[in-house]
Amino acid sequence: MSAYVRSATVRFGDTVALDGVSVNVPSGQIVAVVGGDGAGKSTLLRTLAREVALDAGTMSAPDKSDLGLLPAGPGSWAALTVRQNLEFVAGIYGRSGSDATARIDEMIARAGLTGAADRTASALSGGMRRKLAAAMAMIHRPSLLLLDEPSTGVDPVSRIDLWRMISEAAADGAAVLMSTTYLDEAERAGYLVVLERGRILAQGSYDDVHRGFTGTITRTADPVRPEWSWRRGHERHEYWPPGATPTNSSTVDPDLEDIVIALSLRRMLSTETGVSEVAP
Ligand SMILES: Nc1ncnc2c1ncn2[C@@H]1O[C@H](COP(=O)(O)OP(=O)(O)OP(=O)(O)O)[C@@H](O)[C@H]1O
Repeated sequence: MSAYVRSATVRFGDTVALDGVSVNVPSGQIVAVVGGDGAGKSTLLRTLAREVALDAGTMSAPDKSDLGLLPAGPGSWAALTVRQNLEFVAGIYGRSGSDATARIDEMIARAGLTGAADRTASALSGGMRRKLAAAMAMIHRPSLLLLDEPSTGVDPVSRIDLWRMISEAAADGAAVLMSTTYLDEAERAGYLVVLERGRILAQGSYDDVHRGFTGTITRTADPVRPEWSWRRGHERHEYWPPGATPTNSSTVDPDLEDIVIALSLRRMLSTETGVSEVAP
């Protein structure tokens, strides 16, 4: 079963956390939502999890018994062992007996936690704990999986385990919506949603987002317009709007990080402070 929000708006007092957002999450697909702090990523996930109500727009999602949520917090009980955490969640979903035990063993193995099954969650590393939380969200094979920054604080090796778990859930038919701040990782998702202060700046496959990006990015030690530049490694990248002729150094093929930063700057500087996008 797929899930969607259409023209979704969510307000918290004066803050518009989602502002007319439309996103489809088809079954079998991994949709990655990216964006900076406060972009609205958690609110989008929590809306589909029915934890946050829409102020306007519509949504469709399976009911709570058929969705799995990995929240932004720890996502497991510190005093319970890995196995007890999984048994507890399986019990909440009415799973027991040998099928449940087999599923728990399977998820412990998929999470690379076989050797840690009897350790309390409090004794796990941050990355192991995140994998446990992901396994807990998936234990009942939900048709919608909502993962809020599953890989934050997870080392590169454990991130491979996590991605395998997420890919397997999608291959089993789950619709997966995950948020991430790791843009290199987001490029691996089949579909991307770039959020910035509650609005969608771009969405589509990585190729769509890349192709749809208009403007030029240059690599420079000395940006002509510093407010339109950002640090990348030892150098700076600078954004030039469509039609502008960059007056400094070489053009780069933008990656997702460049595109997200350029789109965010474009929105922030041109729509909110009135700074002209037009190059000198
Ligand atoms: N319960 C709440 N009460 C008041 N404001 C909230 C609440 N939840 C979110 N917000 C505000 O809504 C906006 C979007 O927050 P959200 O947590 O969805 O962003 P995010 O992209 O997940 O950011 P982060 O990565 O920092 O968690 C922010 O300005 C945030 O302060």
